[in-house]
Amino acid sequence: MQDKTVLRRTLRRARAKLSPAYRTAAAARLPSLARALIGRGKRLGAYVAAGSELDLTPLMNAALWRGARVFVPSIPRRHRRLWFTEIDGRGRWYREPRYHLWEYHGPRVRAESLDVLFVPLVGVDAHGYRLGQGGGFYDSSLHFRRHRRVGRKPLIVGVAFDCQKVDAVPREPWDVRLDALLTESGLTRFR
Ligand SMILES: Nc1nc2c(c(=O)[nH]1)N(C=O)[C@@H](CNc1ccc(C(=O)N[C@@H](CCC(=O)O)C(=O)O)cc1)CN2
Ligand SMILES: Nc1ncnc2c1ncn2[C@@H]1O[C@H](COP(=O)(O)OP(=O)(O)OP(=O)(O)O)[C@@H](O)[C@H]1O
Repeated sequence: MQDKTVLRRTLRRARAKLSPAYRTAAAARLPSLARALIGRGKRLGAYVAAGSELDLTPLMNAALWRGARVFVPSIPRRHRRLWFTEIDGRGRWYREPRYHLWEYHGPRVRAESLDVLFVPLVGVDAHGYRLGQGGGFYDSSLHFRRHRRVGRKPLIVGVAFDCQKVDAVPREPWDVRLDALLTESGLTRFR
């Protein structure tokens, strides 16, 4: 547990050191790198970046422009399974009181009904293990994917800067592996 706290701090610091110009350029590259995943009719789970996280706004814009449907997470009142709300212009934005993240109010679905889920992370290793912010929200929301079957939705795609890659992330019994990783240098599949 101590490991994880130290690793989170180190990686958050590295991420926070990236210049504004670097972050903007990185975010702008994501739509073309993820092009194959964001086509018309796709149901995409994204996130509203906070702090030094990689900004998904350009990716969400490109996806909406191409006719995909974009959903953002909202933290449940109880337990840890996230809801996902479609940004459809009929709802409204608000700040979630606990973590001050932006969320969208409207009809919501679970991760199971998405085609692709872009997941924020603090650290990631070469096997697709992910270190999150410690809330356990994504692991709980994706628990149904623990016993992976090929072709089972959604495709779980971690999103991070290259500087968030590490040799090994501490593994927990409840960890759900990523299917792919999207960084400013490309989209890679884990096997
Ligand atoms: N942009 C974004 N939205 C997201 C997430 C995320 O990581 N990024 N989440 C992903 O789950 C969920 C929110 N989860 C969160 C979990 C913890 C903290 C947090 O601030 N934690 C404390 C203590 C963490 C620790 O003990 O290390 C902190 O950072 O000070 C914030 C959000 C849903 N929405
Ligand atoms: N499937 C699950 N069922 C019950 N508890 C869970 C589950 N997944 C995670 N948790 C709980 O969540 C807590 C945080 O887990 P962990 O440190 O792995 O989070 P994380 O992966 O960093 O966060 P997140 O998934 O929100 O990005 C753990 O203490 C664990 O008890």
